[in-house]
Amino acid sequence: MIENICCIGAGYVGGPTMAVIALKNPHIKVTVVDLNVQRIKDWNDSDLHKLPIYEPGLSEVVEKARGRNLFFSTDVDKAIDEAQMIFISVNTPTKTYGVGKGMAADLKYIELCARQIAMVSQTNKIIVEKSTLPVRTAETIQNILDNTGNGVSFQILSNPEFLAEGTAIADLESPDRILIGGNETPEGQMAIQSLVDIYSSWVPKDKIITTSLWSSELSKLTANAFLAQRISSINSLSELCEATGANIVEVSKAVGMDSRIGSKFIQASVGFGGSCFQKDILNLVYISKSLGLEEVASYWEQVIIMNNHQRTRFATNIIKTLYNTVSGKKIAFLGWAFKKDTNDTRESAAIYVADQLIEENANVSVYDPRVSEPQIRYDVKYLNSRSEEKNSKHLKVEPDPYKAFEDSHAIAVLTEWDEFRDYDWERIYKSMLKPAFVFDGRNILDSSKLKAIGFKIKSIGKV
Ligand SMILES: NC(=O)c1ccc[n+]([C@@H]2O[C@H](COP(=O)([O-])OP(=O)(O)OC[C@H]3O[C@@H](n4cnc5c(N)ncnc54)[C@H](O)[C@@H]3O)[C@@H](O)[C@H]2O)c1
Ligand SMILES: O=c1ccn([C@@H]2O[C@H](COP(=O)(O)OP(=O)(O)O[C@H]3O[C@H](CO)[C@@H](O)[C@H](O)[C@H]3O)[C@@H](O)[C@H]2O)c(=O)[nH]1
Repeated sequence: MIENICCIGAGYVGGPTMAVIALKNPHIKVTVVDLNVQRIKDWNDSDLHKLPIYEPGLSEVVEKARGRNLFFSTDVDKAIDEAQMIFISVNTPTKTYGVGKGMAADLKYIELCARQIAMVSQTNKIIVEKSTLPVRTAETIQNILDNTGNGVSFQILSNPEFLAEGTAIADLESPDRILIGGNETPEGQMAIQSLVDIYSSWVPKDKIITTSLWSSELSKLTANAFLAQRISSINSLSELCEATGANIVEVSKAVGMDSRIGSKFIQASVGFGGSCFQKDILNLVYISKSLGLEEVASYWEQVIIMNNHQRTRFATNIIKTLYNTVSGKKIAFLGWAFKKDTNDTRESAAIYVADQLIEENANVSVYDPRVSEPQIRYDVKYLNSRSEEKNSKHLKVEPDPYKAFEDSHAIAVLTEWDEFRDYDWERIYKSMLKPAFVFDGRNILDSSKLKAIGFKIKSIGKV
């Protein structure tokens, strides 16, 4: 029976996932470790507002379990040594160098974990892939463990995480399914069973499915590819709606009512963001190309091409509508996070839209309820499109949204935060230059109400 778990990586997945596992299994000691000293300090902060991740419901879970059977630490070796089961939950970003640059997943952090586990371990352990990985990565991990270890035996499991940010705790508490892949050997099956037991503390048995390692690894990439494909599909049609006078909201509703299609994940937008979709699809494309499956690769690549087009199209539409120049014009951004209810900005459409507008000398003024100013500045700097001096001249971050609107030519909604709907739009209209334009990249505002006030509003997929 498992009594001691360690998780390497205290990020958006490791933190919330282990908090819920600890909450539901009070008899198991769960230690989450990370190399990032500040991150661990924030996880241990007695002020729960300072947790490194904003997720609804997360602080309540941490409050209940932390110090009882949930611990955050930078002592990676000790946690590995003591654990019977080790989750690897480190980042697997797109490679930015060398072979596979811009496409393949960078597995250097995974390999470092495997080597550290091999070096430290003195007892048999179960290693759980929690990170999203290319299919057959378990083989690589097994190789490293078997060839550099101390003669102890390791069982590798794949247990991909399906939580979405903003709803992480709800997703973890009632998941659609728990997927566990493992070896078909008796030892592999025993390892699978020990992980099934942990989830069974709160997840109904029929929602826990077990497969081979390779099916499990590939299912995670497939799920993300399908989800992102739905968004690119609807976004491609949003452009057709704008050209024909059809309305994408009506089209989504009409097609979504077909139970074979379903209504979720067909909301047109300025484009999907987040740390997963783009990275995982590029990875799928790369794997397919590497295996010589050109048609498969280009089929999935189109999902990314369409998403890039949707972001560019949104920015271009702002420029065209503002009489073909935004130079020196103030454009207020509502939202910077890649979706509501998270402080995560990775791959957020807002970054790319801002970059395109700054290139045209616009003055972008950003308000987001959860994203900090240093993060917003870092995101634009990271694209490396121009000098820092120019970026800082053209990018402002406002803690008060009404300050961002003052004397602006246009407002662009980039994130669907609920509070935006309830703003005093009469007051906003008065404070803006006229004509006052609104570009609703999330279709969340009441366009007839705004039109009645006097705004010129442009939504996605609607004329
Ligand atoms: N973010 C999500 O919503 C989500 C959901 C499902 C799956 N995933 C996958 O989970 C994995 C982690 O994603 P994330 O968003 O939590 O990433 P993250 O960047 O938030 O967290 C990863 C953490 O791992 C730490 N780390 C890296 N190497 C380490 C090492 N050798 N030792 C100790 N700590 C180390 C980093 O310091 C970082 O804090 C990725 O593979 C991702 O694709 C993410
Ligand atoms: O109809 C929709 C639904 C989503 N989005 C956008 O798509 C992006 C991704 O949203 P979402 O999938 O809700 O958040 P993530 O946290 O990126 O979660 C995805 O990526 C995770 C990491 O792999 C997976 O675990 C989740 O199952 C998967 O939903 C965001 O920019 C959303 O605004 C749309 O534009 N239209």
